[in-house]
Amino acid sequence: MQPGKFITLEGIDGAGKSTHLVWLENYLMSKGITTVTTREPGGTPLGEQLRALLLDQRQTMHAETEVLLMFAARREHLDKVILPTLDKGEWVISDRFTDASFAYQGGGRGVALRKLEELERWVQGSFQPDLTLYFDVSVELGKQRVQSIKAADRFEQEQSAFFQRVRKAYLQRVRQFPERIRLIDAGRPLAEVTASLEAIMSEILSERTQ
Ligand SMILES: Nc1ncnc2c1ncn2[C@@H]1O[C@H](COP(=O)(O)OP(=O)(O)OP(=O)(O)O)[C@@H](O)[C@H]1O
Ligand SMILES: Cc1cn([C@H]2C[C@H](O)[C@@H](COP(=O)(O)O)O2)c(=O)[nH]c1=O
Repeated sequence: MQPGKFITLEGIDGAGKSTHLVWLENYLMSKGITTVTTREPGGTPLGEQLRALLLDQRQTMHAETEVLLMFAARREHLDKVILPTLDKGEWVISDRFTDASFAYQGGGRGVALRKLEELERWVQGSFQPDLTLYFDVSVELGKQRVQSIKAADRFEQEQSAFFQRVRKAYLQRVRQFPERIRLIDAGRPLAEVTASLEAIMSEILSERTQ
């Protein structure tokens, strides 16, 4: 049995992750690969309850409470969904994972890097995604896209300066982990972004068959 792969999609709100998650699921299915799609925070019954608290506009919380809830949801997600699925040889595609905690809580809220690294080690050990697709858009474009589809949640209502810091932290992660994280310029028309994603996936699949 070939081992399953863990692919994560990252980017600021409105970058196009959810749109491409659906595309990716269909693409992998067309190649005969069984996938489970999921998201963070969330992906389990408890994780979805934590998500509702974390995204609720009326909820106030300390930045470190926010981090702890993100990692609590992640612990559950790993235990109930991610690791069992990979063990069966299936692939997992997740709309966000730990890079989001480094970008939003680290970059956006200013939580200390060493605290995030400690939680990462505690919750994941050395486990990391096999591939992370980072969809890069300007803060202005991300905001425009989100505003056109739904009311803002607790994160989406943040000011542009917050998202500038989040984007900067994501770009820092791209530089820090070039083997794992692939940057896609998601400010282009949809068909062009999808074509870039298809090129990356075709490369990954050809490595797998070699
Ligand atoms: N390249 C693109 N060009 C134009 N519109 C796009 C593009 N990518 C996504 N969109 C549109 O932008 C909106 C937001 O996209 P999507 O929901 O996929 O973003 P997201 O990254 O998942 O956002 P969030 O993190 O807030 O859930 C959708 O209406 C989607 O159709
Ligand atoms: C995993 C994770 C997520 N977030 C934030 C990022 C987004 O604003 C929301 C999730 O909403 P989406 O529409 O599903 O993208 O949660 C975060 O701040 N930290 C995290 O670790």
